[in-house]
Amino acid sequence: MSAVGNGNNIFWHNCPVGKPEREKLLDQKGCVVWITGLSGSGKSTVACSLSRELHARGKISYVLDGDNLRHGLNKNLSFSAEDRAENIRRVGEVAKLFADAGLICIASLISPYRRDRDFCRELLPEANFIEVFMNMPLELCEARDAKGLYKLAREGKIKGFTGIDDPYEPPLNCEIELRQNDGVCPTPCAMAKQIVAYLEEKGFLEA
Ligand SMILES: Nc1ncnc2c1ncn2[C@@H]1O[C@H](COP(=O)(O)OS(=O)(=O)O)[C@@H](OP(=O)(O)O)[C@H]1O
Ligand SMILES: Nc1ncnc2c1ncn2[C@@H]1O[C@H](COP(=O)(O)OP(=O)(O)O)[C@@H](O)[C@H]1O
Repeated sequence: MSAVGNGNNIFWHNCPVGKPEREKLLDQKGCVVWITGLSGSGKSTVACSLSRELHARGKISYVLDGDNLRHGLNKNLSFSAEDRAENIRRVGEVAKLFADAGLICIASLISPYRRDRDFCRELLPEANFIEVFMNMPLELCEARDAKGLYKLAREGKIKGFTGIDDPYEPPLNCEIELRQNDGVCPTPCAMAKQIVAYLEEKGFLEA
């Protein structure tokens, strides 16, 4: 046992079955695929498509979706900058646990602040945090408006809506950028396959 933390008598207990042992059983490497982008950019759709692609290849993943987590773990959080930071911090910590369990954890959250995403990156060993930027124009996201939230935001009925009257800071050095080609958005399946190709190339789909 070793003492950690800030001197509050907290100790770390090591277990003999660790990440490498679990990864060997699963024949994959645990990591976090962090999908960031505007509301309506297609994060949840790509996350689910990626999970399906991996499942078809016999690889275990788990999706942590921002909207879904706000029904439970994060139900006490608002959309203020402070609460968004706490939202991302919690999900980053949970994602780290899933990756430690040997799973490919797919986190899909707006995560609008660079600093918050970088915090999550720092939680993981280098290269195990794969940031995917859904680089879709606001006009496209707003035209989709699957939940009618952009309309409410434009009418001033929702305050602090990302992209309208709240900031979104695009990544500066993401691992994967998904964007339109000649004004056409690739299919969710094509984008998922692009992420799978990256994971394969980096060796995450084998022990
Ligand atoms: N003010 C405001 N700004 C942005 N989004 C809002 C807001 N109010 C509600 N929603 C809905 O909440 C979903 C985003 O939750 P996240 O946890 O991903 O947001 S964040 O990362 O904490 O910024 C987001 O879901 P997605 O559309 O899937 O991104 C919206 O449905
Ligand atoms: N690649 C795509 N091409 C066309 N429509 C898409 C694509 N990805 C998502 N959509 C549609 O856009 C809307 C928003 O997608 P969603 O995955 O919910 O975005 P987010 O999770 O970023 O809010 C949904 O109606 C979805 O069906």
